Parts: sequence; C-alpha cells; structure tokens
Amino acid sequence: MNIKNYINGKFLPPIANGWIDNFNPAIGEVYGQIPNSTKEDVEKAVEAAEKAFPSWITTTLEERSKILSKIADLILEKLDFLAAAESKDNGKPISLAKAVDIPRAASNFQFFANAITQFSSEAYESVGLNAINFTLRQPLGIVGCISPWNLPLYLFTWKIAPAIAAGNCVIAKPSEITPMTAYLLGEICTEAGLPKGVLNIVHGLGTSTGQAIVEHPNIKAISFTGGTKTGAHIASIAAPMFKKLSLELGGKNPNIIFADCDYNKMLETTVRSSFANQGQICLCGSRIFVEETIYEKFKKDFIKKVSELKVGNPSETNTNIGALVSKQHLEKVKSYIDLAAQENTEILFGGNRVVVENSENGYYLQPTIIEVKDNKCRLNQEEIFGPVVTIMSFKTDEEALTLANDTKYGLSATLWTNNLNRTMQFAKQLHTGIVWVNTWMLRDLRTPFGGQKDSGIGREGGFEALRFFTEPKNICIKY
Ligand SMILES: NC(=O)C1=CN([C@@H]2O[C@H](COP(=O)(O)OP(=O)(O)OC[C@H]3O[C@@H](n4cnc5c(N)ncnc54)[C@H](O)[C@@H]3O)[C@@H](O)[C@H]2O)C=CC1
Ligand SMILES: O=C(O)/C=C/C=C(\O)C(=O)O
Repeated sequence: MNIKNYINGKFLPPIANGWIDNFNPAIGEVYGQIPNSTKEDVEKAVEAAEKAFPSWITTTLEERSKILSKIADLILEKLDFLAAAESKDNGKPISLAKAVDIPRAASNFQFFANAITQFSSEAYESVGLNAINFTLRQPLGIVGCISPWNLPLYLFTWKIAPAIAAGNCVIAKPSEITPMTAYLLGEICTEAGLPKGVLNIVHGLGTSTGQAIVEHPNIKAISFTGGTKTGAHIASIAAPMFKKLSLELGGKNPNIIFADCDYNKMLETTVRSSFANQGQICLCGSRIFVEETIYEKFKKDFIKKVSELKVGNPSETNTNIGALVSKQHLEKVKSYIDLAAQENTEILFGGNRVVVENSENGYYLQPTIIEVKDNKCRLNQEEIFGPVVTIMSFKTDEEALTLANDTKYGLSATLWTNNLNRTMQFAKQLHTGIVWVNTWMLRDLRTPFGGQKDSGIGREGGFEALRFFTEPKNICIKY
C-alpha cells in the first residue's frame, strides 16, 4: 500500500516522486511505499499551514475542543483497525497496540480537548502603581512535530494534540520506519472536521524531510522525540535560529530494588519495565540494581519469569514480545549483546535471535538478561533500546544512588522500597526528570514529562505542553 502526504487536507504524492520502502518487521518484507519528501513538499505544507493559521487562531476554544474530541472518538471507533496497522508497521504485539498505543493516542486528543478549555492567562495587579499586567499566551504560528518509531501514533499525537489545541498549525513528520498510523490519522482529521492546513503530515527521511522542517525559517518551534545524537543535531540547527525546542531523547534508566519492597509486585512490574514493546521505550528500566541481600533470589525468579515470555508473531494474541522494528535496529541491539563477551559480563538468559514459524525473516530476539560487575561498561552506559537489561547488586543506599546517577542520561528512574525516608532521599537526589516509586509508567497526562542531562530539554504534558506551544506576551496598563 502506498502512503501519501497529507497537505492542505489532501493526500498528495511527493513532488519529486521519490519513494521509500516500508517494511513489515514481523516477516522482514516490504509491504508498501512512503513518500521520500523533499524541501518542496515541506514548503507546500508550510504554505498550507500559513493560509490556515489566521482562521485557526480565531477559532473559539470550544470549537477547537469539539474537533479534538471528535478526533479522539474516531480513533477509539477505529481502535481495532488502527491497532492492527500499528502492529504490522512496528512489530509490536497486537495486544499492546490495542491496550496501550491506540487508546493513548485517543487520550492525547481528549486530554488536550479538555485542557485547552482550562488553560488561562495570568494577571498581576501592580499594587500601589496603579497598573495592571496581564500575560497573553498566543500560539506560535507554524510548528514542527517530529516523532520516532517506537510508539508511533502515541507519540505523534502527544505532540500534535497540544500544538493544535493551542491554536498553532502543524507540519508533522512521523518516523519513516513506522509511517502508517500517521497516514491514517490524516483521514480521521478530515472526517472530524479539522480545517484543511491546520495539520500537515509530510513523510520522509530524517536527514532530508526532517531536516527541511527544522531548517525552515517560518517554522517557529520544533518538538522532537528520538535519539540523543539526532536531538543534538537538531538543536545545532534550530538554536541559532532562536526556535523554541522541546527535545525528548534517550534514556538509560535505573530500576533500583530494595529488599523491603513488595517483592511480587516488583517482580511482575520489572518484567514489564524491562521488556514492554521489546524494550523499545525510552522509559524502560534497562539497568537493574538489586540490594545484595535479595540479589540471588531476584536473579533466579527474574530469569524464570522472563523465560516464560512468548516471543512470536505480533499478530498472535498470546505474544508477549514481538519483532524489533527493523533489521538495522536488530543488528544494533545484537551488537550490544556481542559486547557481553568483551566486557567481563555474563549472559544469564537469552542473547539469541529467535526464528518464528512462518515468519523466518522477521526481526525477533530473545529477551536478554546480562549480569554486569561494573556500571562503567558500555552495556550500562549506552542506550541499547531493545529487549536487553543488565543486573548488578549493591550494598548501601549511597552506592545505589551513585550507580543510578552515574550515566549521561537522566530521563526516569524506578525505586522499589517501602521506606518513606529512603523514598524522599532518592526522589530528591536522583538526576532524572521522572521518578516512579513502587510502580512504572503510571501516566497522568497532566504531569511534566521529560528528562535532564542528555535525555533532553523541556517538558511535555499538561499545561507544560500548552506553555511550550504558546508565546507569553505581557501587557502592562497604567490607569
Ligand atoms: N524515544 C526515544 O527515546 C527514542 C530513542 N531512539 C534512539 O535513537 C537510536 C536511533 O534511532 P533512529 O530511528 O535513528 O532515531 P532518530 O532519532 O534518528 O529518529 C527519530 C525521528 O527523527 C527524524 N530525524 C532523523 N534525523 C533527523 C534530522 N537530521 N532532522 C530532523 N529529523 C530527523 C527521524 O526521521 C524520525 O522521525 C535508537 O537506536 C535509540 O537508541 C530512537 C527512537 C526513539
Ligand atoms: O508519554 C509517555 O507516556 C511515554 C513516552 C515515551 C517516549 O517518549 C519514548 O519512548 O520515546
């Protein structure tokens, strides 16, 4: 099936007629093509957005909210269809796409449909000076949203929904590796009555289409989720142009387990935080640190639980671990497993490719547990972004905290303990944007979401996102 760009409410082929193959990772075969868009396509999208902006900026909040709600309803109506498309495009289990990805895409629209009606400007009475200040929060104009392949519709809509709710017009690019549900979203937006040009979806490679979006002088802000290297490159172009930037980048998140935790709950959640979505979530707890007194027990129980996970074709409902997203990514992840031999570490479970019946060319890999002795090893310092976790023991709170913070990344951390004092000490001293205690990936869309250090800058979610997609302008009136 051939995907097209969605520009000015129309589905258009790329101007230069260049196309890229789209793969089904479950079987390792091409199943369609997507536009390899050029600067000219991006220019056309920007023109459409500029034309739509004067009307969209004056559309009432109630009307914007109604359209966003309608998009959310339509996503839910088409849940099974969208989940099947997402699973085929990405390799993730259909059960996960149905339970998480597509419902969350709908929630993103519903959440910002509501949030925009509650977003308000601030006012400051300058007492004694006979003046009043108030701050307008005006949409930026045309903004760029660039999203990755791991949670395709989930993250694409996480950016688009607040951007359009706040009154901007959007040029959006999904990952060229997983473009399908973004394409289908275009149809949904038209059906929901989103005016043409408010959302424009341009498909193509990061280095050409993505780069053209970042470089375009009329695009005022870039909201990006993806790899840290790419984020740094985008910043090097956008920062000198004084664009607003939100960068949600990689992670190497610690999962710190103390002996006083609720063990069964921890074990079950740790399996999920390690291997959900084939470990391809920036929030996955890929470095597991376990208190020495329960280390051997944890090791045995964790290996047992992980060995019960079914690696299989993502379209089967009992599959726990589907295919990795691409051949190139499979090779990258495998290269890290191969490092184990060089780094004085031991593979406790997994480490090999899996051949799935009738899908022999699919990109399957066993969930893999590696025991490491030193947090400085590359396996513990570099983002693998696959079904690979390391485990290591610690003795004291201080040691655990040092290990957790000893990384260039700072996205999230998970802490398992029932000790309140320890919880507060870690909460204050972990160098991450998010700390989960006795849970993982429990999401409340109002909360600030993002990382410190090489995990990025800015926060998504709730009013933080609406603030990012608006420019504050202060008005001071003397009376
Ligand atoms: N959410 C996360 O934290 C993610 C992290 N990654 C990490 O990054 C590594 C590389 O994965 P990639 O697929 O190469 O991710 P990437 O960071 O290159 O891709 C993310 C998005 O950025 C676009 N992009 C790439 N280069 C660009 C440029 N110069 N200008 C504008 N847009 C550009 C891509 O087309 C895609 O839409 C992964 O192995 C993983 O470690 C990848 C995806 C998501
Ligand atoms: O917003 C969320 O709930 C999750 C976001 C996950 C990512 O940004 C990621 O994996 O890249």
